[in-house]
Amino acid sequence: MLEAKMNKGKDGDEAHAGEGLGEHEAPWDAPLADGALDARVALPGSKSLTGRELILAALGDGPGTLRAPLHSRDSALMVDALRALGTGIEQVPTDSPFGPDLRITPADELTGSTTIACGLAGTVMRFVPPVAALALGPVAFDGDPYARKRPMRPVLDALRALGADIADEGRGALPFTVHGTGSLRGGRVKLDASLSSQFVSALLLSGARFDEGVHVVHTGERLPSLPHIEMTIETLRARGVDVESPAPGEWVVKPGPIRALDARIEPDLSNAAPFLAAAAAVGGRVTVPGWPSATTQVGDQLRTLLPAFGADAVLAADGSLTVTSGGRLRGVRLHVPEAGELAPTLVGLAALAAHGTAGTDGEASEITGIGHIRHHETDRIAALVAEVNRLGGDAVELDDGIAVRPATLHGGVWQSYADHRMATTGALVGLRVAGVEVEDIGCTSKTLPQFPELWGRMLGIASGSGAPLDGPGGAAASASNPLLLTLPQTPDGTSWT
Ligand SMILES: O=C(O)C1=C[C@@H](OP(=O)(O)O)[C@@H](O)[C@H](O)C1
Ligand SMILES: C=C(OP(=O)(O)O)C(=O)O
Repeated sequence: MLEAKMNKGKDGDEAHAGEGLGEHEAPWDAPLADGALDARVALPGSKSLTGRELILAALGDGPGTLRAPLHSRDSALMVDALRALGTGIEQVPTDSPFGPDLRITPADELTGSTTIACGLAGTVMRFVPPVAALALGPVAFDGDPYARKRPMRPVLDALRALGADIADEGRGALPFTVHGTGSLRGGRVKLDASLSSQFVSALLLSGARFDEGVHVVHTGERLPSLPHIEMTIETLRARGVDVESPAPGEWVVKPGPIRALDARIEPDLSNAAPFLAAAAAVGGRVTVPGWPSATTQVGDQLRTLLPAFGADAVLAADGSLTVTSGGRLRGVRLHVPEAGELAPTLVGLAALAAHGTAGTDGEASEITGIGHIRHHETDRIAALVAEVNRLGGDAVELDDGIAVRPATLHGGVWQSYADHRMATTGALVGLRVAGVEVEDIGCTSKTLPQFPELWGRMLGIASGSGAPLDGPGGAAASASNPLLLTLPQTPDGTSWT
């Protein structure tokens, strides 16, 4: 099972491009937009919320339900991981086009003596080891070839300092084995989270189940993706956990029960990014329904980030976010340490702004504060620069960001590096540049298996029933839309959950 879910690519930086799940498939022809957009695109649940609620439900004090969870490769890996540790997770059928709800029954005692496949999911490789420390017996973790390059040392060392026994042969990365003893002392621990906020979230999520709780002190100079830590705190508080931040970069979780809950998952606002950006790039309007009025999701910042490029964003009283634009993109100077997850989309828009849109000259952009995205699914700074330049662009790597100077783009094969957000950025660029082909569009299954279908329907060109995108409830809520009712297969042919 562990083997079956691994990507089969080679393990090397250069070889990383093209090693995704669909490495042997022909590249996907990115559709060119042939006019202003007018689309309504409903999206499935948030990856980050689904992952957190699964962990907290597994550690909860009774059975609970996740409504409208994400079903994707990352969420399936999280479900498999928690099941391997003894958690009961059952599907509850609904009429949602995005898949069933989940009923979670915590294990009486978490059990080890198992293996966990992390795929390329940061949330699985960081959030599950503290849970494994609470299980009885060894738990071996591994992942895709590139996952072995993603940093783990701060969270492994912190767990050791809190009492865990972890064997990683000094790698500070996958593969490693957590020798769980059924409990963890916990207490105060220093940790440098400048490479990923997930190190902090990992300890906070399980911290209430440690004997002494957990007190995390961040020691690095910068702390990226703060909204994701706020999300962790909010999901803990919703389950009655006592969590405080007594000072910036410091968090205390008191030991105690994690309350079982019926949790409803918000749509994934970061996955909304390429769709809303499409309206900015092409012109016209794209609406995403179900936008929460208050949220910790960083995707909510699209409401201010897309206007920087010249688009308008309006959140209506009915909870739908509409982005409209005349199709002219302005160059931007954005410093977005909180929003690294949105950076690929922003760089895609910057590349189109530099290409020149709506008959105007190209404009330069600089997007900074995102050095940590070198440690995401791939080195996103290097990958974005390489792919923009492959199409004739003029992008350069900065220490903590990317500058894009005016240059006319042309078609070519956009490499995805097994990175869902690289793939969706290639699709975005392809809306305005003829002849862009995206290698391994299938890697979008990491968080949005329906991406190609939803993208096609946004443009009014997908096969299927032809249900109107702006019909009641949006495309994804249309019962006559068979595309969206069928989740693609996982790499090993099992169901996503
Ligand atoms: O906690 C989470 O769910 C996430 C935190 C962020 O990670 P980094 O802090 O590594 O950027 C984000 O980019 C990632 O997509 C999801
Ligand atoms: C960085 C990301 O994912 P992960 O959870 O694997 O870190 C992402 O989805 O942009």
